Amino acid sequence: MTGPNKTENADSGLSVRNVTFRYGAKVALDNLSLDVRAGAFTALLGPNGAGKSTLIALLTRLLVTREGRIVICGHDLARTPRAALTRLGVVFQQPTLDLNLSVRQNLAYFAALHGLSPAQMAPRIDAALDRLGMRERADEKARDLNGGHRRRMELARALLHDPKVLLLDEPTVGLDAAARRSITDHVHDLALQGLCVLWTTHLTDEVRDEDRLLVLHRGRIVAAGITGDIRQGAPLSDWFLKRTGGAE
Ligand SMILES: Nc1ncnc2c1ncn2[C@@H]1O[C@H](COP(=O)(O)OP(=O)(O)OP(=O)(O)O)[C@@H](O)[C@H]1O
Repeated sequence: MTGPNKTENADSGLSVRNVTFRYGAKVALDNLSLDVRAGAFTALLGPNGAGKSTLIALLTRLLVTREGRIVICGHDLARTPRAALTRLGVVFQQPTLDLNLSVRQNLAYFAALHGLSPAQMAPRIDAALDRLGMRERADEKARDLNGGHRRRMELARALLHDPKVLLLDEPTVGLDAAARRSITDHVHDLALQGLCVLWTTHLTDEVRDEDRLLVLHRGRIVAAGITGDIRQGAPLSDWFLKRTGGAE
């Protein structure tokens, strides 16, 4: 699925080619190539320090590099950043909500940033809240929501502008088991509905056998394919520990 030379998903997914990124002398991503398809849940699994957040930062242009190429839905991120970035929805590792605003106000603020008028945003906000089972919480302040509902709200917000590619950087950090399960299920459903999903994690229990799996270790992809095929009958956690040593 993720052979570095395949370009079949160029217009609907995400393609990374030969990307290298350094923090000073430290190489965080080393000639990285990968593809993420539409209609699939792709897990980017890597231990702490593997380079997951660095990749998300490059995909969202928080960081830039001259080495390599990133294409989002057929748009080159370096040459046509605006066209590329409007197709992205992002849930960052650190929560970015205004806790003093209601759920609906948080979403409206973000919709306005995307240029939606009040008339356009109202139905989209309702649809996004419905999709995440959050409609009845719309007028509560973000501060009063538990961690799981705050994350759901961030997910609803990331979907407001109808992105084609959804990036989630370790989105379950700090959540209890039930909330983790719920958000993982929701995002799998979104992939089934046609979205291109890239989910980064270091937790093997968030990855399902039918998911596409990219294993990142020390800035390189060390395995890529369907999870069930990769683990070959062994528990994924055992396979992963053996392959990566469980640490950087
Ligand atoms: N600002 C920085 N300056 C120097 N080195 C950095 C910086 N940020 C990250 N690194 C290093 O780059 C490598 C990749 O880090 P990155 O945060 O992308 O990994 P990660 O897979 O997201 O890890 P985690 O799961 O801990 O968030 C690590 O070796 C890290 O120590």
